[in-house]
Amino acid sequence: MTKVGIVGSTGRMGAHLIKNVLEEEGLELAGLHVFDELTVDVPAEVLITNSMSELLKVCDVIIDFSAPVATQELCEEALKNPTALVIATTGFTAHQQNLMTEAAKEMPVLYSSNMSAGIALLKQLVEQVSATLKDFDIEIVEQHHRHKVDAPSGTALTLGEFAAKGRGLDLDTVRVSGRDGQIGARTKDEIAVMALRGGDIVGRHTVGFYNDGEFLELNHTATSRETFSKGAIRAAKWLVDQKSGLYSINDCLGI
Ligand SMILES: NC(=O)C1=CN([C@@H]2O[C@H](COP(=O)(O)OP(=O)(O)OC[C@H]3O[C@@H](n4cnc5c(N)ncnc54)[C@H](OP(=O)(O)O)[C@@H]3O)[C@@H](O)[C@H]2O)C=CC1
Ligand SMILES: O=C(O)C1=N[C@H](C(=O)O)C[C@H](O)C1
Repeated sequence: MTKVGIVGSTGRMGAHLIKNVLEEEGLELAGLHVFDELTVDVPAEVLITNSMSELLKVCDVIIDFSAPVATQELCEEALKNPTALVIATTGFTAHQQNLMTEAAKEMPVLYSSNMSAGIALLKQLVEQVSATLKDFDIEIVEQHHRHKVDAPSGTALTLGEFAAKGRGLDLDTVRVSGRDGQIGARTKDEIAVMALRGGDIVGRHTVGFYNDGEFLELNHTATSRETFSKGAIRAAKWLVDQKSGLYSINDCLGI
């Protein structure tokens, strides 16, 4: 049995993960990191703790859907007690991202801003289309529920990175995050990444390629959070058998 710990267990994703881990064959729910208070029932033997180090002691793999500061603490503590980490949180600073890279030198770490199989494939398609339709303008729009705190979504930024990569560009230098007022005409290389928020939208990403006379839009819509929790569980089962390194969901899916 693989012992699983969850960071962010009281969140929207945490609720699905607890249920899905308890249902999954070959996995044992060993511990939950709880920042405040747990409101769902779990078996008595599950460790419930606000200490990352205590959680790490009882787990073979940790799945993290939380907040950047919590993931930072997780990586810092995991460097003292290396454990496989599946990281799904988004909205990291450069420092927090570097910390994840450092952790991956000591343990297997799988980081993906989106745990769905559809987005794993879409990243590759976006890079291919970007490289092939070189004259087309690229624009990215994401839509999420009203509670999401980071923008644009981690997935939209990842898709932007793949789009930029297809053209040999760096997203940080070509990204536009808003347009308002007399801003002038669109420049050739810019890639806008725009965020819309409302209602209960689980996650919707559209990468558009626009030219004179035609346009192509690639869209992915997640209709259930179980897509992400089950994707993360598949990743955890795969990751426990890997050596130290930084992996993505594409490595786990073999695509
Ligand atoms: N990669 C993917 O496929 C996906 C990634 N995500 C990402 O996962 C993250 C969580 O999403 P979601 O569940 O909707 O968010 P929620 O806000 O519902 O949950 C966040 C969780 O993190 C906990 N938390 C917040 N701050 C801290 C802290 N300082 N220390 C410890 N725990 C903390 C919260 O605890 P408390 O309740 O006590 O505040 C809560 O359990 C987001 O970054 C989101 O973008 C979401 C879906 C898919
Ligand atoms: O916060 C969410 O809900 C989601 N976050 C991820 C992101 O920021 O890309 C993935 C998914 O779209 C849902």
